[in-house]
Amino acid sequence: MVTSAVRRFLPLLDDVAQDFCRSLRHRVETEGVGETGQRSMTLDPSPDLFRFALEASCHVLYGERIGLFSSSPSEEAERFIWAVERMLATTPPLLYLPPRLLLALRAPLWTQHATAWDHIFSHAEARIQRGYQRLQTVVGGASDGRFLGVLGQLMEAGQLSSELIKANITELMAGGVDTTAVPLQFALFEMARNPGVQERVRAQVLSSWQQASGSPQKALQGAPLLKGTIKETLRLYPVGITVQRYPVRDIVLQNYHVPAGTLVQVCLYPLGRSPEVFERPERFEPSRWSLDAASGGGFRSLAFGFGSRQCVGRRIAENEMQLLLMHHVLLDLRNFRLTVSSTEELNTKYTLILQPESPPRITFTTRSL
Ligand code: HEM
Repeated sequence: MVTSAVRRFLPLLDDVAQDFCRSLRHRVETEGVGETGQRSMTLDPSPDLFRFALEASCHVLYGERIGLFSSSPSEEAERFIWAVERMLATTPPLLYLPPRLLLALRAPLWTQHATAWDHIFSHAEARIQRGYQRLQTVVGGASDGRFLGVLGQLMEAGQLSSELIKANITELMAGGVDTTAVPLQFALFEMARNPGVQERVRAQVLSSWQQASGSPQKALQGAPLLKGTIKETLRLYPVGITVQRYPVRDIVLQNYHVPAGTLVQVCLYPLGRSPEVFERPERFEPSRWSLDAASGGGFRSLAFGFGSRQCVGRRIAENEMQLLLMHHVLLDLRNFRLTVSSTEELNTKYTLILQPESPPRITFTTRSL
């Protein structure tokens, strides 16, 4: 995804990140314990992060907010969140069972999965119809430079049929929710158990923000430790634990002859934790990536894959996660300090994506600067 595209969708992500932080701060201030100005609340942030990722994806893809942070989201928004949750929860077991058998048995798992997808597709369909109407209402049928979301952009370009647009948008929607929500859990946990890192990142973000004249893009550019935090999180907790390829011709890899068509997997989890590749791999150290960039870096960061098949949502995901951390943890006059009661390693499990065995509970404390 090119820089001009990032510039266009960044404000949409920024809106959602700011709203999310406002709503969490309000919750900590009203439901938390402690004195005014230093209220704190301990919670499992995973359901909130899931809603954040869904709201952010919808805003970038459809150019519309769906209102998931409201205290009373619309019935449509609730049904949509149910459908996305069900679709994600029913996918892993279905990967190991033959679809024809499930279909013949009318297995409840299959029915739920299909119902969830039907709902997600009709949600996309409704947005596409609205998108066409919106495009017709703007001058001459063109958006006049305004960004109407990825959907609006695809419709405006007029190169794909509406069926293909629906399929692509829905694929992006499905691929972009828990893939960002879960690393955010890990990132908050690592920041919380590494207060020194948290302070260093915070100091850099504050100074970058002061020079950015309110531009989120400039603020991110001036705070490489934020990007380092995301890279470091994905080094230790890669969402997909392998990247796979089938070579189209015979190749030799480290003296092994690999015939064309053989499944070759790069195992990201052991790669990220190997002392042969990363110095002191057990340490959560975002600054290691600044040094890495200076030395060329090579293929050490492969969480989004590589080449022409690398993750198409990479720039959305990276910016979405950085903006959340920037607003959530680091900015605002009364920002949050994050802590955890135990600094023990998190156990993880792999079900389609790598996630914590049980989500970490994090203490959010508001503080004055
Ligand atoms: C931290 C977040 C994410 C990670 C770590 C991640 C990781 C990956 C990886 C490893 C691949 C395979 C790449 C390869 O084989 O070289 C992939 C593909 C893909 N991702 Fe992501 N992803 C993330 C977020 C997203 C988001 C936000 C979206 C949508 C907006 C998305 C949509 C896709 C799609 C559609 C593909 C298939 C691309 C293709 O086959 O050409 N991903 N992702």
